[in-house]
Amino acid sequence: TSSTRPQRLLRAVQRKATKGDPQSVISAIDYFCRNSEWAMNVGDEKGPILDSVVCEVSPATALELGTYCGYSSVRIARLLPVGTKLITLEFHPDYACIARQVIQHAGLEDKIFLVEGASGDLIPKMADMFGISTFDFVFLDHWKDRYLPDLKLLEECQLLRKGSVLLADNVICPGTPDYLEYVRNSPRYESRYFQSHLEYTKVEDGLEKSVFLG
Ligand SMILES: O=C(NC/C=C/[C@H]1O[C@@H](Sc2ccncc2)[C@H](O)[C@@H]1O)c1cc([N+](=O)[O-])cc(O)c1O
Ligand SMILES: [Mg+2]
Repeated sequence: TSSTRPQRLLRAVQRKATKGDPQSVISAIDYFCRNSEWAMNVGDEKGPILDSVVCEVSPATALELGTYCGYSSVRIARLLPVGTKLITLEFHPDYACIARQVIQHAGLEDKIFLVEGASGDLIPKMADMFGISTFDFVFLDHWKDRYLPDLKLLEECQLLRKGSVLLADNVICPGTPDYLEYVRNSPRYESRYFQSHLEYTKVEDGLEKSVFLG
């Protein structure tokens, strides 16, 4: 029976990456995507930009929208200090299953809480589910037409505080025009574009970093 691309990506991690070594998991996925099959991971060019923002914010509580195979969950969680956590939301059960195994191979299962469901349903439950009040950092990488509605939901649920940092993938390709217009024109955000390329390609893409001003 045929396998799926996420299953083949997981197999590459299990074969090539060292258990408990997040960097080797990241490298194994990037190698697979460059040499075998493209996959929609933030990748090895935008990834270091994500890393630098995570290090700068050093979040006590972080949220990721769109886990997919867990590549960016591993990138983020490997940089989080002890006692902090990444909550990542994934809609597709098959992707969630793969991501859990990738996260486990990296040895980061104690720092990452993967919740299955739609961000629109789960965001209002975050405070109660995890006993948090606000997120210091949010990485948006799920359905592109959900970036703006979910940002507004985070505002309505008072899950952002003065200084919360949002980092959005794919603001050029595939593109999130309504989100970009909102964060760049709203007086409540200080926004900056990090130009890069679509993962594993020469196509332009980039990350938008937006600081909530309260
Ligand atoms: O479409 C893209 N990403 C959508 C990602 C979606 C991921 O998030 C959930 S949706 C969800 C999760 C949680 N809550 C609600 C929905 C999906 O099951 C998938 O795991 C994309 C596409 C390209 N590309 O080049 O075409 C490049 C990229 O970097 C991309 O991120
Ligand atoms: Mg993406």
